[in-house]
Amino acid sequence: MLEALKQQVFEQNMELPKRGLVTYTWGNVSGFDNETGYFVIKPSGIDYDVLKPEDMVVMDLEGNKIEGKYKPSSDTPTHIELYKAFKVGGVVHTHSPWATSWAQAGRSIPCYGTTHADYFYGPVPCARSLTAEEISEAYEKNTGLVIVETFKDLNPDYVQAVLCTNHGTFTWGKDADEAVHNAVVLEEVAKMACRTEMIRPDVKPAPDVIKEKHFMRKHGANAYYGQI
Ligand SMILES: O=C(CO)[C@@H](O)[C@@H](O)COP(=O)(O)O
Repeated sequence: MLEALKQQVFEQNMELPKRGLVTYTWGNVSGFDNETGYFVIKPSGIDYDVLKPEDMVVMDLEGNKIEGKYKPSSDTPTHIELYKAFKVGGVVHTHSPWATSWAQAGRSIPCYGTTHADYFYGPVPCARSLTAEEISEAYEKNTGLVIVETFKDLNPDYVQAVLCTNHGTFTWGKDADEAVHNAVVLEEVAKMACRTEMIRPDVKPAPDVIKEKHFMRKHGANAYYGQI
């Protein structure tokens, strides 16, 4: 079942090593099907070199495996919490090196320019550390819950990315393609922000008017960027 979605999720998983966002098996992509309420996700620990569309695993939002010969990604409970809370169509997890460096430092990525503001309406937040109990029990589900907690005053449609302290990144979007696109952008923005602070340690975030103009010209009700 869901053969077209399996193909799409497979192709988007393959984008991660192609774009330099994962080393070995350090990441995964999933995509949601609105008709069935199921989602398709990469199997855990299967190398990208041997991954096939038919290896994708079909899951429901209760964490039951619907179809697939492999165990799903170990991050499946995190994907589930993001699907439930944000109602998105695709989720990506990576340990992409520049963004993960910010995550390991426990720092949100400030908006330093229009590249960032074109995609993310304000800083990309860094979620708080999980407590020892949250790590010991239901770690991956708690990772999702802490991301959701991070967005209690943020619109997940306006900032489709998060850093997890001591861990890595999650991005999302209307489908798996957009979630991967956001993961690629996040990595570039993280790299530029790091270099910006190296060149000028006392640099300030871009003015709010830049954030407003650049995000809304691509995403707002009056968006005009491209062939709209
Ligand atoms: O975050 C981690 C490891 O720190 C995992 O998400 C990553 O290795 C991918 O795991 P899966 O192979 O998808 O189970």
